[in-house]
Amino acid sequence: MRIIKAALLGLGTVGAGVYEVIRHHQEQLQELVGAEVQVVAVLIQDENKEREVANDVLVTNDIKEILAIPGLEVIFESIVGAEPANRHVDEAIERGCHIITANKEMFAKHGDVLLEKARENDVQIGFEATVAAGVPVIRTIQQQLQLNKIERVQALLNGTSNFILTEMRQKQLPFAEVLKTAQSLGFAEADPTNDVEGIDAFYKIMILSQLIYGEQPEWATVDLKGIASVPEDEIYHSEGRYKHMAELKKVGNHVQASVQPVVIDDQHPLYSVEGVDNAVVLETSLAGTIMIQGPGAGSKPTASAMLEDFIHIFQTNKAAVLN
Ligand SMILES: NC(=O)C1=CN([C@@H]2O[C@H](COP(=O)(O)OP(=O)(O)OC[C@H]3O[C@@H](n4cnc5c(N)ncnc54)[C@H](OP(=O)(O)O)[C@@H]3O)[C@@H](O)[C@H]2O)C=CC1
Ligand SMILES: N[C@@H](CC=O)C(=O)O
Repeated sequence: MRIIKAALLGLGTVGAGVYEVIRHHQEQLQELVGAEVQVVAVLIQDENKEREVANDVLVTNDIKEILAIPGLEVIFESIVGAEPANRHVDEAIERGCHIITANKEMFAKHGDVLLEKARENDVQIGFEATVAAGVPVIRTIQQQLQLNKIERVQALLNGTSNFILTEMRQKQLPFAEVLKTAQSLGFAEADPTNDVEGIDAFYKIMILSQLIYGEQPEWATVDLKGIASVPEDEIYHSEGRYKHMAELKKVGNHVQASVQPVVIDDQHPLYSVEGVDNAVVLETSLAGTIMIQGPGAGSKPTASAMLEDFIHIFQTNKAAVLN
């Protein structure tokens, strides 16, 4: 049977999830893409950490060793921050690898250039996991709303923020305690600043803006606030519910976005979206208002989005070969 050689960049919450899902779904993957999926290498930072990977997997902090592997076909990228992820992905594309990424900071900053480069090199980039983790927002927009105009987006895009707001309100717990729980569950980033300051949701709405309108607003024009700015008392006692809302719309020729905590009442579609769930409300020209909801953070949901991207890429390629 044909073998697809894959490398993982990052073996943290997300990377380890991808590794496990590949290991435990080998038979189904073989049926779906007509090949055995072999993880041959993993890029990490700290060589002294214990890793639960098979002995024949190359574990290294040197990207050159990975990109030199003959026949490497796909990279699952889940490291942190724009660099060096962008450089690694750029080089992997030049070497003819397909890319599947969960790294929203990298993709919000460099996604348009990387997509262009991927087209030139005849490879694909899957980025479903960059927005709302397990919720299939990207492919819904790409494939199911091509004729529709998307007039407005309202979304909860940070699982950590929604989890914290929900737990604080329901259990009257302090912010710091719930944040710790969100970290221990793998929802919050190792450095949770981007989660609680709204920057993580900002990157995600920028990715949606690029996808929907082909452009992003000037970053400096976006109203950006995180949940850390909301006094605890207001979260406990407000009438209505605090939600961390990202909004996007086109006004004339300009794309406008905002990312901020708001109080909504029970008439709002996002009112009942609780815990780590994310949701995206799309106001469309033909289909009306559509809402997609599901787990917005965590190891399995994110790995799920990445593996679905993988299947999509390799099924397309399989069809091309067969035809
Ligand atoms: N956690 C989640 O629910 C989700 C996360 N994401 C995104 O996925 C990415 C990974 O998140 P997560 O798994 O939670 O993060 P973790 O901090 O758990 O893991 C990060 C991994 O990347 C490695 N790494 C970090 N920097 C470098 C570097 N410069 N070179 C090589 N390896 C590096 C780390 O190495 P080492 O093990 O040696 O420390 C670690 O294995 C992030 O971009 C995040 O925003 C997206 C969707 C959901
Ligand atoms: N830290 C992020 C993880 C997923 O993107 C979040 O909480 O949403």
